[in-house]
Amino acid sequence: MTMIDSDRTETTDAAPAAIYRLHGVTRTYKQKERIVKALTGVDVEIAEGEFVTIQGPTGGGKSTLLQLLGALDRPSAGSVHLGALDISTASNAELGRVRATEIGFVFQGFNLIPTLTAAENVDMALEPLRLAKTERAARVAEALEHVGLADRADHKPTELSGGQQQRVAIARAIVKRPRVLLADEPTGNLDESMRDEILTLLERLNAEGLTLIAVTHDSAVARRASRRLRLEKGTVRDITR
Ligand SMILES: Nc1ncnc2c1ncn2[C@@H]1O[C@H](COP(=O)(O)OP(=O)(O)OP(=O)(O)O)[C@@H](O)[C@H]1O
Repeated sequence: MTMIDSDRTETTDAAPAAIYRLHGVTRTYKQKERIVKALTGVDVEIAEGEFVTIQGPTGGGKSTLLQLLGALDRPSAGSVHLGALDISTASNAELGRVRATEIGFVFQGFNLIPTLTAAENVDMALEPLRLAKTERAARVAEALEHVGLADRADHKPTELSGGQQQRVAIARAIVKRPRVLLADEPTGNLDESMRDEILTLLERLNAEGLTLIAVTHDSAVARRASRRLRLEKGTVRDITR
């Protein structure tokens, strides 16, 4: 079983297509009277199927970059292409559509709704897709099975371990069959054994073709990546060895 929709790959060439192309990306914020440059002239391409980590000191621009990749924000200058879509000029409706269909998000704090079961949490991500009820239920069951939690579908988050909660969050992210999974410190709240469990799952999804981009302070995560980027003072360096 695969959760990844490989039909969406844009070329049939042997070299993987770029999923993201960032050119001259600058993002400034206004802090009272001060202008803060969170990103300055970032040029980077990420190929379909890569596992990329983004490391760097606090305030270096990692969250800002992740928000641009996630179509949650637009750059102040430059372009951010996700496939054919330029996020810098796309309408709010287009950004909403791309977030709902093509981008899965995973966060450090899991961000599950405590009053809902695992299945209901996963189902939330399908809300915007307007699928038939039976298709929706099948997709939720498939996603939970894919992360090894078929037997926990009716459990609330408080009845699950941290690692299991993060697996529910990953099921919620992949149930829409996204092109890319963006993760913000996915192992940040987990002890070592749960961290390994989540890393193994993320690696498996990546091996199935899902592009994976993770902001992390955890060198164990970065060691598993195919490409490592470092963001410092708003500029990106490739530190893959
Ligand atoms: N909404 C905002 N308004 C004003 N300034 C912001 C905003 N978001 C980020 N910044 C500033 O932009 C810079 C980059 O912040 P960003 O959060 O992207 O860094 P980071 O690398 O993710 O840091 P951390 O590791 O602490 O999360 C910082 O100087 C920060 O203060």
